[in-house]
Amino acid sequence: MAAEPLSQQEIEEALAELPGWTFGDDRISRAYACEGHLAAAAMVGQIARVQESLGHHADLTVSYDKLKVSVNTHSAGGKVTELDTELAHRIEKVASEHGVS
Ligand SMILES: C[C@H](O)[C@H](O)[C@H]1CNC2=NC(N)=NC(=O)C2=N1
Repeated sequence: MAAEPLSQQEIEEALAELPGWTFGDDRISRAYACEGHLAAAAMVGQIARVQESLGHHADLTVSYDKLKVSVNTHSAGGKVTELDTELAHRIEKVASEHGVS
């Protein structure tokens, strides 16, 4: 079944469970401060594995020791869906495994 866009209220409820994540421009996003560039790159590798297993992919931007993650669902017209909030939870797990908050 195709993912449906979440309502504004559903997005707010989902973000209440995702501290640090924000909604804007039809995407949910978060920035992580890593220990250094290699730590940020290592986190990208782990997130990439999670994304491949889910078949859903965030935009990942590394700027030295910062990693920005931003996602929406292309197949839902570029809106936020449950696929995005599920991926955000999985990325949070990776971050906590890497000691990044
Ligand atoms: C076939 C494949 O699963 C789809 O193209 C996936 C790939 N990754 C994706 N990632 C995101 N963010 N949105 C999508 O709609 C999407 N579609």
